[in-house]
Amino acid sequence: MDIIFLRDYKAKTLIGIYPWERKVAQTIQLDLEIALSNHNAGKTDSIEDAIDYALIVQRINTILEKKHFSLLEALAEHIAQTIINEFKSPWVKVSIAKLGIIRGVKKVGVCIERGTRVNEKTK
Ligand SMILES: Nc1nc2c(c(=O)[nH]1)N=C([C@H](O)[C@@H](O)CO)CN2
Repeated sequence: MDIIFLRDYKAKTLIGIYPWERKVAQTIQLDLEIALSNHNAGKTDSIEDAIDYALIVQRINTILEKKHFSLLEALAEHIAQTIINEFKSPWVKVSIAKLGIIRGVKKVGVCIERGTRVNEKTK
């Protein structure tokens, strides 16, 4: 399975269960793995056969600006469904962490997988 990954993607958004978190934007760190539905991009060298990762970053930035969730779980779910539905990826893994929000903990967050991994060997 071919995968596009984005690591250590940091962005600000309003997120959290407490009233102050509705007013003060926090930095979150995203790590994404996005499966490709076809394996042709390496052969054709054409962006038409790939998922354009720049468009994914643009789309996630819009989500972070416009939508405000209480839970990291809800943001991760929204991002996962957006990538599957709009970019036609068969499988995604979305990790989202808050940085330094809990004393003594460097990062805390969630990691979800959605969709189906396509393994050539088991086809
Ligand atoms: N499972 C979760 N637990 C908590 C979350 C969350 O998003 N998922 N969020 C908070 C607060 O917003 C926290 O980030 C501030 O201390 C607490 N627990």
